This record gives sequence, structure tokens and C-alpha cells, in this order.
Amino acid sequence: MRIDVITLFPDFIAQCAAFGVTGRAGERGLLSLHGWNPRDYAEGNYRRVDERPFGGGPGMVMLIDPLRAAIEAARAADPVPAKVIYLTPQGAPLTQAKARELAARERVILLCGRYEGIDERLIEAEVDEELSIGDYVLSGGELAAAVVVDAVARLQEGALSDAESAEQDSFEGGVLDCPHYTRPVEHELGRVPDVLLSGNHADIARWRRKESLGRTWQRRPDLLDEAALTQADHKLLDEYRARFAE
Ligand SMILES: CN(C)c1ccccc1CNc1ccc(C(N)=O)cn1
Repeated sequence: MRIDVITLFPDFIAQCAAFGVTGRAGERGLLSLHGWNPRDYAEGNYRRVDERPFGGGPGMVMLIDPLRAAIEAARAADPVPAKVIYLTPQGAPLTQAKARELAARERVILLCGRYEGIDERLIEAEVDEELSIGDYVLSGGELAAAVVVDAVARLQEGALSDAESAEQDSFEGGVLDCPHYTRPVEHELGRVPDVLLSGNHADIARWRRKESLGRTWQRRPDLLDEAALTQADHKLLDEYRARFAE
């Protein structure tokens, strides 16, 4: 998958993706990341990328032309067509389902705003989708872009070893992840649940599913409504809830 990021701080994005799973995905050729800086396409001695807002008010607005030129340069760098996604608090929420959908695409161009945002005419002319990573305001779209890069990189085939399988992740099956334990069995902080030491894989899978369902019920009941639960799941959840009924 190829991701082009339009940003005033290309190094920022490169650094975010340079480590761990995303770094490995890059080394394995599963993901290629390219930064395009609008300032490289800004005219005049001051190479302006922003200007004061019409109608007054605080802050600055990003100019159309440097952004437009950077987007065109990104498009021209690869024959594969790409959708432009603008990271903004006004965007549709990023979910695991959305990440999976993006991860299946061959190319994506991510547009990062700074200052108070971007001239609306550029958004209307060039932006295909607007995405938000949550209901809060950041000083720029770069952190949101880095989140998207990470979420799609780990979903690339071959990015995660079996052990790290993305399947068990929270939200993957629409429910939260179960608790995890490793050595030592006995610790001053407590003991590992016996079922995990039993070697009985059916019991272990059952316990994990019950814990996932139970946690989702306790922490994110909104997710539970969405998750397609089997009869067996409902039984596990009843057992989990019974724990609190005593
Ligand atoms: C500078 N601001 C406020 C701004 C204004 C408009 C667009 C982009 C930005 C860049 N900031 C962002 C970007 C994304 C998110 C998010 N929740 O995904 C939060 N903040």
C-alpha cells in the first residue's frame, strides 16, 4: 500500500512510521510512505502557505495553491489513482472497520491541516473523504495522519507475525480484548488464572471469549449492540454477569 501525506512537517510523519510494526512494514515493502510539503510549492520570497482569514477572526488559513500543487505532485508520483482524505475534527470517526477498508486500498493521500484549517475551496475541489480520530482538537492533522498510517500498516498482509495476529485485537471482532498474562505464575501482584495454565485450549478459548464479552459489556456496552453475538456468546455473557449478581 502507498500512502502520500501532504504536510508542512514531513519528517514528523516519517519518524512516527519509522519504528516497530510500521517500520517493519516499510522494510518488508508492505507499505510505502511519501511526504509532500506544500511549502516546496509556495511562491514568493516568503513562500507563504497561510494567510489571514477573510471576515476577520484569529489565526491563519492555509492557502489553496501550495496545497493543490503538493496534491498534484503526489498524484503524479504514481500512476495508481488515489482518494484524498482530510484529517479534521469535522470528519467521520475512524473505526477499525474503516481502517480495514482503507488498508485494502492500493493508495491513499492524507491531507494534514495546520493553523485554523484549509481554504474551503480546496476541500471542495480536492478532498474525497474527511476523517476524525476522535472528538478533540489537535494543533495539526499530522498526529491524526500518523494514527491512520499505523492502523492500516498493521493490517497489511505480513505486517504482523502470527503471534501478534491482528485478529485478537480489541475491536477486531467488534468486542474488546481479553486480559493477557505472562510469567511469573505467582507474583506479589497476584496469580495467573488457572485456566490459562491448564493447557486445555477449548477451556482457554472459552475463558478468553467470556472475558472479552464481559469487558465489552462493562466498559463499552455500545459496542455490544453492534457485535453479532452467537447463542454461545450470550450464554458466556450470562455466566459473566452472574458473577456480579451474587
Ligand atoms: C488546526 N485544527 C484545529 C484543524 C482544523 C481543521 C482541520 C484540521 C485541523 C488540524 N487539527 C486536527 C485535525 C484532526 C483532528 C481529529 N480529531 O482527527 C483534530 N485536530
